[in-house]
Amino acid sequence: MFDTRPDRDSEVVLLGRSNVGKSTLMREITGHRFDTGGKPGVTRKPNHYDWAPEDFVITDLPGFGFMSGVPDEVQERIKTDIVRYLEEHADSILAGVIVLDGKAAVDIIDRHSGPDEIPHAVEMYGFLRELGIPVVLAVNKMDKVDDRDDRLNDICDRFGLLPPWKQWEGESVAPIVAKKGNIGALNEAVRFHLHEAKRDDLFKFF
Ligand SMILES: Nc1nc2c(ncn2[C@@H]2O[C@H](COP(=O)(O)OP(=O)(O)OP(=O)(O)O)[C@@H](O)[C@H]2O)c(=O)[nH]1
Repeated sequence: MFDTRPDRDSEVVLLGRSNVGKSTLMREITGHRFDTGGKPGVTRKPNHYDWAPEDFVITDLPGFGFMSGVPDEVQERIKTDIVRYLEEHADSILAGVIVLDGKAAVDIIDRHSGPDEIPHAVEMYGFLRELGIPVVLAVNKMDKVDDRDDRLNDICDRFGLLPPWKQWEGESVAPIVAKKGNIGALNEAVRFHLHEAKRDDLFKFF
């Protein structure tokens, strides 16, 4: 599995639960058409695409969390595969983009937070950070959100990023409307991490 991975070192991985608009975002980034609005959890394997005009490879990882009609053990296997993929390629992954539904994310996270439960998105966030992979929260469907600042502050809070969200703009938090092609904030955040990585490479020589 995953043997189609290109040998490039500016890979950005895209993660998110079903129905957050990952396929819509992929279409915006790559210009390809993807299955959108169909059955949740359509993407089962990592797929690699060019992020034009940037020189990135964007890897679409399978949706985690709720997948309608997919047995638990298959969902667990998919999650294990994602974790393995990230561990194996951590050194060459420039950034992990976790796509969230701006309207639903806080409720979903709160519903799944408890003494024995950690929400998938928060778990993935922590895991990426543990591996040293910078994370961008791409907060999608912002067209459906009225209380923009409050909502983005709450999202920051749930991921352990100190509000106000504005201080994470252009780096860790990118409000977007994938459906309308409004993804400038995400481009900016990913480019920020590219510059950081290049700077780190440079300093290795001193
Ligand atoms: N309002 C709004 N809806 C959006 C936006 N982006 C995507 N959607 C809608 O959200 C639904 C799910 O979008 P998809 O792109 O299929 O979501 P996905 O995350 O790929 O879902 P899976 O295929 O289940 O993994 C579709 O009805 C989209 O039209 C957005 O920015 N705003």
